[in-house]
Amino acid sequence: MNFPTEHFSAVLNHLNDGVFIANTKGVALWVNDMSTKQLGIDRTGIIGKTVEELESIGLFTPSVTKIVLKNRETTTKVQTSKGRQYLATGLLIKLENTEYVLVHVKDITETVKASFKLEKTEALMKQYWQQLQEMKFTQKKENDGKLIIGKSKQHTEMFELMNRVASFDATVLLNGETGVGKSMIAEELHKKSTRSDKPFVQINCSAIPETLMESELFGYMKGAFTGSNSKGKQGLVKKADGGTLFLDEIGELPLQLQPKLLHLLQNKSYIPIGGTEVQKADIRIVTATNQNLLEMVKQKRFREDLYYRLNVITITIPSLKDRKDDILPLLYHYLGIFKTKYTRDVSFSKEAVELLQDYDWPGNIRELENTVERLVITSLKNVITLEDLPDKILNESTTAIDQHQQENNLLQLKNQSLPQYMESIEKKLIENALNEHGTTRKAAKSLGITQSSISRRIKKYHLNNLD
Ligand SMILES: Nc1ncnc2c1ncn2[C@@H]1O[C@H](COP(=O)(O)OP(=O)(O)OP(=O)(O)O)[C@@H](O)[C@H]1O
Repeated sequence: MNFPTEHFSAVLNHLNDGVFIANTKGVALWVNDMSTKQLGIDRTGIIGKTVEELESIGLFTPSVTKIVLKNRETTTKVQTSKGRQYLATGLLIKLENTEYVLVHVKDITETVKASFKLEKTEALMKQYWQQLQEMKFTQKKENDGKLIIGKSKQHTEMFELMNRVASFDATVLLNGETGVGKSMIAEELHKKSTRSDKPFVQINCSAIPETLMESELFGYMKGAFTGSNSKGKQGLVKKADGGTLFLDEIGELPLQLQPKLLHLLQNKSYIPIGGTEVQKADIRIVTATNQNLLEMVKQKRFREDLYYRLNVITITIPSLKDRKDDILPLLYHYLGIFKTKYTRDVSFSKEAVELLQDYDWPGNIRELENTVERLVITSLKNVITLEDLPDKILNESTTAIDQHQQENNLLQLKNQSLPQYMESIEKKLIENALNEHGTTRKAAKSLGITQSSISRRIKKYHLNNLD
């Protein structure tokens, strides 16, 4: 039983892929139905045309037939035609001593789209994962109780530097006014370092009497001196082993102790008081100061060699007055904390916020934090208004309070009768114009009234006649 030859073309017309047959001169001889659909043109526009002609009218590019004829080998190319993409495979076939080029064209537009979609989905998943990590990290910080707030350029730059140096074991010196967050950043440096699972030990050099400082830092052996603990005492250097030792207010470290700290930094070792054996110390040292250490070096109040050892990396934490953009987020951050702590439902009035933003905060974030705490506790109503603010903030303010006073003045005027109110406005306008222009003629002109008219009013309101 034979399959009728004439049925072959009908079968090829049922294919979902295009079939394109050309002779060795590149002239199109036969195409199936799908090929006409793919090219968007009927057979009469294809048959008898060379592939160059078809290519030149933009039916496809590049022509696989041309490449097959040139290289005489099977070739596969991605073609584009009418905004869709095709995978075209061309090959030479020989039938009864005549060569033809047969091109099989598969529409891959949807496959490509799907793979793009997959790529996009993968990118999105990556993005979501990162967001999730960030959220987890924020959550962790919140659980730790302290969130580092700041969105200003100055804060961000400082924070980025801190992130960059955190993983290096270098000594870091934190510089900044009191209350800017030096201790907070020191702890963050530790949390982001490779030592994070080891202790973070902090000591404020100004808070410990000079005589006790050495034993606090380095500890002592039993019986080291009269009155000492009979078992001896472990120093903070030992307690910080493997972790970070943060020396706050390093400028206050007694001069006679500075060589011992220098030795510790250089040799990673020390000898406790009354001891004979050298102890190893695997610690990273972070220090902080609000003093000008270089100036102290010049005045011989701080050792120069120690200064350079401590100052390998300096991170300067900007004062709040130099990063005003952080005030608002900090205000609301601490408002939220103290509202919860004292179970008080209070908010800031617009004027109070303006004034708080205007203020210079010499005590920086510590002062802001304390101020918000006091306001939450002491405000009589649910809204913190100008009246609630401390005098030093009210006195320093410029813009917001002036505006508030103007509003108050207006309110006072509103308690007068209409003629009285109009007269006081008239008087004020004339006064301003006289002050600004210096002569009644010019003042009258600026107000759009005659000179005799302004003179009459000057007399009426007992104003100083400048002429
Ligand atoms: N960026 C910040 N976001 C939120 N709170 C902050 C920030 N910086 C500092 N604080 C808070 O301000 C207070 C003072 O910070 P910190 O003690 O770290 O300042 P300091 O510079 O070490 O001060 P000092 O020089 O007096 O030792 C702390 O309660 C701290 O939690």
